Amino acid sequence: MKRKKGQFTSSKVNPKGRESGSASLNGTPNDSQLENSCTHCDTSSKSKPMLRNGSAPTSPTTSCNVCELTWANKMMQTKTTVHPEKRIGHVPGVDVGQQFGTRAEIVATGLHGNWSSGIDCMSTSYANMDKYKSYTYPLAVSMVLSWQYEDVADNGYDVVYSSQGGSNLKGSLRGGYLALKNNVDQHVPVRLIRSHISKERDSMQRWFYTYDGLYKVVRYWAEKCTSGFTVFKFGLKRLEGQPPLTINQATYYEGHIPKSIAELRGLVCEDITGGQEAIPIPATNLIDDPPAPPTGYKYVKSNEVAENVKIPIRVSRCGCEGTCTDPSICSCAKLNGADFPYVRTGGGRLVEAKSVVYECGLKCGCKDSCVNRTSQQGIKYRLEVFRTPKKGWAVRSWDFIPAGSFICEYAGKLMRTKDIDNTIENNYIFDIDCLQTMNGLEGRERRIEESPSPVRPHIKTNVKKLEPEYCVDAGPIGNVGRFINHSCDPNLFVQCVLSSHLNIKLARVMLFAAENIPPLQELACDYGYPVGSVLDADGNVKEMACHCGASICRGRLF
Ligand SMILES: C[S@@+](CC[C@H](N)C(=O)[O-])C[C@H]1O[C@@H](n2cnc3c(N)ncnc32)[C@H](O)[C@@H]1O
Repeated sequence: MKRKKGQFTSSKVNPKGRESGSASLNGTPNDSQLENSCTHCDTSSKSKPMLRNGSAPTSPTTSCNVCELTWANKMMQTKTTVHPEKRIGHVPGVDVGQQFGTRAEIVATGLHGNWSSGIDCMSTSYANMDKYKSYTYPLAVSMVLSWQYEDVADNGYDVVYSSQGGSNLKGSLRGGYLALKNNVDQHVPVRLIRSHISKERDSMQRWFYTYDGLYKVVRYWAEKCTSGFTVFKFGLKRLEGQPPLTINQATYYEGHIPKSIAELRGLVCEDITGGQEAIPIPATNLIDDPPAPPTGYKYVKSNEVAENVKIPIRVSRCGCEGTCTDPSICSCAKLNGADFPYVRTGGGRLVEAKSVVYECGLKCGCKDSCVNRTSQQGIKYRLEVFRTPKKGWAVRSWDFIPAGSFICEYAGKLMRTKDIDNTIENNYIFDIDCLQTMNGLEGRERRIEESPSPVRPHIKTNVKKLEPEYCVDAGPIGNVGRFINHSCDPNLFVQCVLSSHLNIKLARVMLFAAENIPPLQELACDYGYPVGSVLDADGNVKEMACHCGASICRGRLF
């Protein structure tokens, strides 16, 4: 079945993994039977329990006999826990529960008790136990929802789950499907785990799972599916009172997110900024022996201006107070085409890449916290500079970064391009190139072939027609931006920003997130070199192999 835009890509758990549909004996009941029962179970004969939210229960004492206690017992009995190093699903913003890497891990942690089946059940043996005898078994405790079957529909809150095939069902429900029917009849909800496929930059596909809360199994029916078989279908509805679903934000990361600099492996510098940035930026090196920190430059937070470069002063100002809110009044919004370039969400996010972003300037009436000063407010994510085997230093974030977020400026020495010392190789020169961005494809798109490179070594390119007048040289002095590498499938984009003056030739070079970026993923932008554009001193085309690792890597940086 085709999925609607905005939903997850379909997932393909090994079909064998869902074949049996049989109930399993998982978890032994806890002796401390609860007198209270569950609103989730919706049975009036039972007294009122506490309504849990969608996150993993921590104590069985607040849980329902059937829909919570069993699961909580399993959690307590399990001997294996997911080591943080191995925990690889992540849903930012709202904690929707445990996040897992493999089916084995969701079984190991007890969230789902059956390795081979997508439906985990309490079997008929529970009927012999006093505290569970009022139920008809099997009863489904949890189910893993994937997209291997046709005729499955899922809009997040309402799910239609289909039994597989049909020939083996012989008109009656068995195993997990019988359990789901019993859930319907007895108003017992089931835990829903969704499997997702990761969109990895290295083109490897990996699975991860999110626990998405309790769903009521509202009905079941038999239906002829598109392959001609009759299948049983189950309609599920997410119970109210749980945290909002965030599956559309589920992202994948691998590795352990450090809680503090002290626990970093290979730490070679606690803060490369020397206290200049509001958030320290540590450097780690697990590659070199002996490990060494980045050297050969001085950290500067913002541009130092060469003596022969005169920065104009902007006389125009907006008359807003506090924060600019009304684009019909704010003159800075008007410069941006009658609207603000940023939305307030998440501390300011760029709505779309633009030729130039006009922020409020020194003389504007608004405060420093105005949303139209987003890039002036500095780095807000916990960045780390780390050593790579083939690309030298690189940058990553410990935090999830939403698309459109400001990452950092590309800061160094603001100088005239003609003053670059051609006798020294310099891999840190960034041409200030608003004109190119304007003539090109609105920044977010890959730069057009014939354009000059935005970052280039200190070697002349064979493209001269748009030679920018000014550049930022982050070689001898620079900020964290100088460590950001090139990727042929970048997660950052370059945005020229003007605030204290309006000369586009001297715009500041800012880096923004082009997409939602999971923690620990290397931050990289497209340097935009047309292949063959870099020449050596003798005029021969110079080549540099690209090690970005993207599936669409062009193979060469230039
Ligand atoms: C602005 S610096 C980036 C930081 C640099 N890796 C460092 O160690 O300081 C640009 C240089 O990094 C290296 N580099 C960046 N991206 C690369 C890539 N995808 N593949 C290979 N080398 C890369 C190249 O040496 C390039 O000239």
